Amino acid sequence: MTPTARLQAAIDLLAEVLATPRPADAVASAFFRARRYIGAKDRTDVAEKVYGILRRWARLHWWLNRAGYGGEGQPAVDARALLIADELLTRGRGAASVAEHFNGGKFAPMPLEAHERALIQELETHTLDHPQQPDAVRAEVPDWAADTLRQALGDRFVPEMQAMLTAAPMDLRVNPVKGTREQALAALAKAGVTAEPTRISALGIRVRNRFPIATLKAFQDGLLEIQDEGSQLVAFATNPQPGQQVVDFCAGAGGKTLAIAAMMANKGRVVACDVLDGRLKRAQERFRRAGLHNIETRPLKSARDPWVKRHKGRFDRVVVDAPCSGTGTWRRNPDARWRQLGPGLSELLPLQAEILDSAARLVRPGGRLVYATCSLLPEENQNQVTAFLASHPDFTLMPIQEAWPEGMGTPPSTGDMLSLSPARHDTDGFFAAVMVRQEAAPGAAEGTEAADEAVEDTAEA
Ligand SMILES: C[S@@+](CC[C@H](N)C(=O)[O-])C[C@H]1O[C@@H](n2cnc3c(N)ncnc32)[C@H](O)[C@@H]1O
Repeated sequence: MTPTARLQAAIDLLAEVLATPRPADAVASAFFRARRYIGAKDRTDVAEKVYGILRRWARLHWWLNRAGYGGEGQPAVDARALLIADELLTRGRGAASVAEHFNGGKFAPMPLEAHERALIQELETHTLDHPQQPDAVRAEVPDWAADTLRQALGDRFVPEMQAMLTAAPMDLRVNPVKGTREQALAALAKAGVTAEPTRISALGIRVRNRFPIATLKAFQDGLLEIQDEGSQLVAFATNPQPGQQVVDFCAGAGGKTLAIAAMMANKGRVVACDVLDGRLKRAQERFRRAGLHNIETRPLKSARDPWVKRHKGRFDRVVVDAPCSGTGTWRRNPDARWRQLGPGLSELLPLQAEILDSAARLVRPGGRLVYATCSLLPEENQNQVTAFLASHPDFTLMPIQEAWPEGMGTPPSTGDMLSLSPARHDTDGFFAAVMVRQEAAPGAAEGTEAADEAVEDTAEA
């Protein structure tokens, strides 16, 4: 592809991302699947242009607004305007070079309109960052999350948000049912993949060069899974034992279920639940590939599905990897901060509390409840745990160091709860807290159960 054709392909892809209410990575996969003629190098270049723009979104919009775009009666901030601004402000292209590509030729962008020519003149001598940009713009944080993140992170606000702007690494987890990390590293080296052990996870591998991992035999044979190091550590916090009964209440496509079932060495039972049956079906394929036979799937109608009531107090471990704002995954999904594709905080906070409250009933006395999110927001994390503990006196917080499995290294020191972030741990942002259900006195247990039944009967009515 010529540079001009790549530019047009990037405009097409970005326009499709802007017009489609789906995550950018799903739109990009479909885009390239429908254009198999675009070779690997061109695909990388086009995707990098578009992802770069998603990472520089607030600053590019700041410049475009200043140049008279996006207001009432003004030209819209569309894919062409964003590409033009990015070429000039970030990639240091001169006005003449940018204008040259917009020539209306075969596979080239249409010729520039008058307002686009004016935009090029206006931006020509500038670069992306400007001292007048507010810090939320400089740090690429949307208004809805800026205040709470600033408050929660204090001095770390800008460095954490800047770390969120870097591209996420590709992490793999070794499946101990199939082999060791040494064997996996050797298989990767043989295939020409540059990789090294992760810093914290004892089962993790960080890949340093771009590689289609799914084409590797070690992946197809189930020795390797793609999983961020932070997500691996959340699974470790569960510390499941072989032979135990475990529920992964929000299993989704099974990322943590796989790690948990493998830590149990295929012994015992893991029930993977979710309200989205399609996700569980996709997870089943992964379970098969990993050679795990100790997992069953259980679609739920809602958090208060009658299955929960029927299985009260039966499980050693219950994991609630709750639906959340996903603020911890912004470096992996840079568009997520700007395009609210799922429910907002006003819906998520009560849903998280409800899921936690309902799933807690499954925990046996002496068993553990693990609450996790991929969020950096205290409302979704520490505050949910504090509120839960206040209304469930039969549960107490177990310090993460105490909950950690032997032989799996030590958890990063972030207090009693696990709180991972890109700037401090070079993982995605993850949170996990472990709570233990006390071996309650019979009278107290009856009281709690009666209260549970009352809540449940009201919810089911
Ligand atoms: C953060 S994702 C889970 C990711 C998954 N554990 C992993 O490691 O790959 C949250 C999941 O919660 C599910 N969910 C949403 N509402 C739920 C509910 N009321 N009960 C159970 N699961 C729910 C969503 O469908 C979604 O798959």
